Amino acid sequence: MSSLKVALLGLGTVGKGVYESIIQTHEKKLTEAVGKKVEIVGVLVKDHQKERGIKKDILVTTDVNQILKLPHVDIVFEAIVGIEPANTYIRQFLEKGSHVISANKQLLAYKGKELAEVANKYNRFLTFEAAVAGGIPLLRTIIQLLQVNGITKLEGILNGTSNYILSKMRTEQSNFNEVLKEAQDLGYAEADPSSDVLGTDAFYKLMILSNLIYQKQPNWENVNKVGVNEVSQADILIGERLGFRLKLVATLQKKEQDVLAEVRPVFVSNEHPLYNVEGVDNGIVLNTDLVGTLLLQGPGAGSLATASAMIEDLVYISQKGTPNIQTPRFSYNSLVEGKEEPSIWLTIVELPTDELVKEYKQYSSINFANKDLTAVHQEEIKHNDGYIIGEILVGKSENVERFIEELPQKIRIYPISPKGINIATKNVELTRLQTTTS
Ligand SMILES: NC(=O)C1=CN([C@@H]2O[C@H](COP(=O)(O)OP(=O)(O)OC[C@H]3O[C@@H](n4cnc5c(N)ncnc54)[C@H](OP(=O)(O)O)[C@@H]3O)[C@@H](O)[C@H]2O)C=CC1
Ligand SMILES: N[C@@H](CC=O)C(=O)O
Repeated sequence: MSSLKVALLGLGTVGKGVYESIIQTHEKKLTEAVGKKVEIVGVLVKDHQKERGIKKDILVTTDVNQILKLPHVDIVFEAIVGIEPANTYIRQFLEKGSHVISANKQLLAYKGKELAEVANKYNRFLTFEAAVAGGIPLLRTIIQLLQVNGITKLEGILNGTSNYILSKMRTEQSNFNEVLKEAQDLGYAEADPSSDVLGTDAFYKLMILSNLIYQKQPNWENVNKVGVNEVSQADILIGERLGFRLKLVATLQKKEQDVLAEVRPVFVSNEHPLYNVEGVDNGIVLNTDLVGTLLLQGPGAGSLATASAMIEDLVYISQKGTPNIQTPRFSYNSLVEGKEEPSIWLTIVELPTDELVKEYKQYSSINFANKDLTAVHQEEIKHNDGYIIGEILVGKSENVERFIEELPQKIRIYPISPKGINIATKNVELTRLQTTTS
């Protein structure tokens, strides 16, 4: 029986998961699905000294030319880090006639369109299900199963590490840096974890989705990108009191000819589909004009979850044979705008003394009125020898920004997702305001 020959570029968290799935855990099923044995013929790494525990007959090298020189490689898995040399390698393998499966979101956010053109030119597949939302079958759902549905808005938790951190800070009152270290040990975080906690990783994924859904990206400089690095235990505590959970939410929406995108921590209530997306899970809410609202949820990072997406790409490519590059995604051209939603905010300030609490309250209530903001609800907690005050405000974002600038205290501000805002007891007033502003 002939075999399907594959090479792995990178044998870290992701590459190892792919290796083990092919060689060990899913060998039999994969052979059945593909119709022949999948044979790993080469592995590219950076450091030749590391002990890999790889089968002796597989070429392991630090020189990509050794793999390029192999007589035939059907499919290449790219799971290295950063734009270069991955970009060059992918081009070389596509030109040589290999299909490519990549998990590299940074590269795909920057160069995805160009690389897709190279793949089209050589009539090869370039697939990257693993690059967005780890193991969740999201991209092919959008490409294949939502062809006629116009996507009016996408809201997603797209970074497993941040979600893991926020979940643990809430459920176990864990310290930010300790949970980040855990996420690194579990293989969730990037080689440079600042990309996870500053929102950059979620941003790259959002830009890939923008290319896919709207066939263009917004100007990167216009995208507001805030990570979870400044979130404090106090924010999570106030949110919980009010029935909200803090999530790093990436949003994508079309407005006239523009694509609006944002990544930032947002409070969601228990009626929001992302409320129960916890731990390393990602969740993507797709609002569409035909099926309605969909939630896709599952593991967003880690060795096996990511390997799963790459292995399923392999099966897809091998079953499909050649790409049908002439078929566009139909709904590219049938974009529908989502409706504008009211701006509701939660401001949080930490104050050490009774005196400062009093001062803040006087100052802020005058300022709310001046800045055309309505304070709907105030929550005050005595905590760790001080006070935390949370205010739910309704008003335009520029007014909120002006308000914060003028306050003497350091204040943190988060949007509250208007979806499902009418949480039980305290927010009768808020519901009324929501109805009048929308
Ligand atoms: N971890 C995850 O959950 C997910 C990661 N990704 C993406 O997958 C890719 C890989 O991530 P991950 O496995 O976590 O990263 P790791 O750091 O664990 O592994 C990277 C691998 O790539 C190799 N490598 C790095 N640079 C080069 C180079 N210049 N030439 C040859 N080999 C190189 C390393 O070699 P050596 O072993 O010698 O150091 C290592 O084997 C990244 O793009 C990441 O963003 C995507 C989805 C999920
Ligand atoms: N570091 C990423 C890995 C998957 O893309 C994450 O935490 O989501």
